Amino acid sequence: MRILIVVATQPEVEPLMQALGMQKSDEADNLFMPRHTSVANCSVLVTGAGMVPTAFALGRHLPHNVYNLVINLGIGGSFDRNIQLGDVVEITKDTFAELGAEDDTRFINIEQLGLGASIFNPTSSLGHFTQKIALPKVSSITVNTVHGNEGTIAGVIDRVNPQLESMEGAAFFYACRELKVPCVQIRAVSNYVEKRNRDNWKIGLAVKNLNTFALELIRQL
Ligand SMILES: O=C(O)c1cccc(C(=O)CC[C@H]2O[C@@H](n3cnc4c(=O)[nH]cnc43)[C@H](O)[C@@H]2O)c1
Repeated sequence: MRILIVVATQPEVEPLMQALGMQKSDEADNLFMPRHTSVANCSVLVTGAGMVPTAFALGRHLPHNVYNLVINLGIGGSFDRNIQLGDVVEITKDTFAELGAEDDTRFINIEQLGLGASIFNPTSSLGHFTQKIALPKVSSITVNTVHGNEGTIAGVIDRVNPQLESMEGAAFFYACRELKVPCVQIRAVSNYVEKRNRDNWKIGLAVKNLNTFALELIRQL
């Protein structure tokens, strides 16, 4: 089974890359493969943070490579206080929350404008590949600007009511759908979406839990 892990930044999957003995591939600077192919049939594509780098990296890589499953791994912020910092979740719906137009104080989404779609789903699911490990299924939004203001946070909750946010998820789903590749998105919660306070972020915990889960998943597949 050929697996591609897609990640915004290398530190988010560094423990997994160490455990699988990954090294830079000859093919591209942002692609990593196990030094010994017997370890796992799994590559890592580091895209850079944000939706444009993610879509571009996937649009360049996927047409020339065949995978049975493409997994977006990353950390994210939670709007939902029932989700604990460090929890690992499966994203089953992701929305480009800023895609649209302002009409004074009213937001008109891209569907209402008749110019396209803002909501995307994974082309596969964890449950399709394994019954042995399951995660809570949550909805997310994808943003260019990480929320850190109480007014804009209240606004997006009122409009979209998301549980999580990231800077890549919906672009990942979009690219995989367009290129007809089975995909899932797994995130670990590093912070709550609130008035910005980096001291409250638990990036280390989120990265540890994300990588523990990902290694177990790769062993199951
Ligand atoms: O500073 C570090 O040590 C460090 C280690 C690993 C990753 C980072 C990042 O900055 C990752 C950026 C990545 O995180 C996602 N993210 C995390 N929280 C949020 C949020 O509240 N809203 C939106 N995105 C979030 C995002 O997908 C970034 O690409 C730092």
